[in-house]
Amino acid sequence: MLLNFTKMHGLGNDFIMIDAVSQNVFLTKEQIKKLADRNFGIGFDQLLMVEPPYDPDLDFHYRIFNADGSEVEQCGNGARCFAKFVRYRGLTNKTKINVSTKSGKITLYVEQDGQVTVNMGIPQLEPAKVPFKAQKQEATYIMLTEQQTVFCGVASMGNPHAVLDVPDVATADVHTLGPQLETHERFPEKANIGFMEVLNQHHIKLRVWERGAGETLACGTGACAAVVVGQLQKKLGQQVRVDLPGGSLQIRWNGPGTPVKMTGPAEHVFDGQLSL
Ligand SMILES: N[C@H](CCC[C@H](N)C(=O)O)C(=O)O
Repeated sequence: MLLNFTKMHGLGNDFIMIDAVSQNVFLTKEQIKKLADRNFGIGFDQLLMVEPPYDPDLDFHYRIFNADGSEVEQCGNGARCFAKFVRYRGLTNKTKINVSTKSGKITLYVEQDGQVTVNMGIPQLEPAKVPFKAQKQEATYIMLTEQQTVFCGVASMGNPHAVLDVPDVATADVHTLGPQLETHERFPEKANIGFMEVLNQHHIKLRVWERGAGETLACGTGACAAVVVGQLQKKLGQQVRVDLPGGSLQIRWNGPGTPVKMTGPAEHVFDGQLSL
């Protein structure tokens, strides 16, 4: 069976996009993991499967799978690539697209300049809804070992995030602390771990160790979660430029109970065919 796919990226966070509207597709977790492999497969951080809508008010549904084959609730860079992909494939000519994912409904806007703005919905701030097993309400922290206590903020953008403040992202211990916190028992669904350097109230640098994918060049939901946590810590304003290793996103949030808006690019790389 031949399967058409498209390789895309959002600031270097790279995806395989699969049109499961005009193709009949079923991939096992093992097949996804193999396709994700950058030596034995195509290579990607996440695979997005675009399906017909579950709800007549929506245009599409899409499913998100990490490189480890796990299916997840939301993907910010993937959302922008989704919007460009469905227009590129001729599945729609809309510039305002309503879609559902495992975490719910979001609305995307393809701008004149080719960038995409996504209404990422209202972040969940209650630890139990992230989910995170908080031990004390006044401080969200995680005891890693007897010697080391790591302090962080937590938020859900549909998917779970922890955000640590660091003095310098370049020297942050992303590849040690990232996997330790990703799989820490206090995160029953695991978590994406952001390392945030606040430059000023409208500008941060961020690196993200992603659940199920490791450190990526950019993480859209991670950028949203970092701005949310930074605002709650009174360190950030309502409009923030987030510089990730792969490039910059514009994030806007007006505070608890309001949605997070994200604007950034989404690029087509190549089309391919898979024989399964
Ligand atoms: N690794 C994430 C999914 C992809 C998120 C990221 N690529 C983004 O742009 O938001 C998770 O397991 O929740």
